[in-house]
Amino acid sequence: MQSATVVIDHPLVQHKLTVLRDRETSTSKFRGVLRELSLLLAYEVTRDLPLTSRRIETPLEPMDAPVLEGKKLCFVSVLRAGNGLLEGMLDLVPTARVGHVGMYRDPETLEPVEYYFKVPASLDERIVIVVDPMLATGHSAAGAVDRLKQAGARDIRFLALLAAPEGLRAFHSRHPDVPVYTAAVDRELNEKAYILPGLGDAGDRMFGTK
Ligand SMILES: O=P(O)(O)OC[C@H]1O[C@H](OP(=O)(O)OP(=O)(O)O)[C@H](O)[C@@H]1O
Ligand SMILES: O=c1cc[nH]c(=O)[nH]1
Ligand SMILES: [Mg+2]
Repeated sequence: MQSATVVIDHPLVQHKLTVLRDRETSTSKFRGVLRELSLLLAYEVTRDLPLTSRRIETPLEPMDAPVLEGKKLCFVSVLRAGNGLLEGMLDLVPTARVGHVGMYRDPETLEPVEYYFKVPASLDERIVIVVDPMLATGHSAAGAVDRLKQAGARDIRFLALLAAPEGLRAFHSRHPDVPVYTAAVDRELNEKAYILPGLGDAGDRMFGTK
């Protein structure tokens, strides 16, 4: 099966990512720019959605016009930082269904701890786009995708703002069928498994905790 990382190198994406990385960026600015950025990322991650056609009438004549095929998309936010990406995605696709996977990374073991799971019905018939700004060791991403597959999801893509090479390797080896879309693949993880150069702790930066 395919194992792909797609880097979204659009200049607007890269510029806004720099604003987020900058330690001087305030919490409110971080949230605002992340929302703008997630709209652009959503545009790229949905670029190859399948289309079908529907018969309509323009004011001048009938036509077979393109419309999205299949059931409504499902976005899944990996709480809590995933919510920062989710809002902009919903601006672009307001009809999407939304699932939530509550998960935090244990700072000692670096393993994800799940505390919540709620997803829409018929996951097997939907394209599922999982969103979490950070893919560091990849354990949280892989754990969230494990759970979604158990719940029936078959056609999954993962959207992360930033990813580390180690985490991508780990994720792709567990889920070779799930492409990862990201704005940047950074250099490495530090001794606490934070992404370098990164942007710090995404949840803390967007919610002003810590
Ligand atoms: O790839 P990993 O090494 O698993 O790390 C990435 C995870 O860490 C962050 O969440 P965090 O645990 O800080 O939870 P939060 O979103 O509640 O802040 C991030 O949003 C990912 O979910
Ligand atoms: O760099 C990192 C790694 C994990 N989680 C974050 O929020 N940032
Ligand atoms: Mg956090």
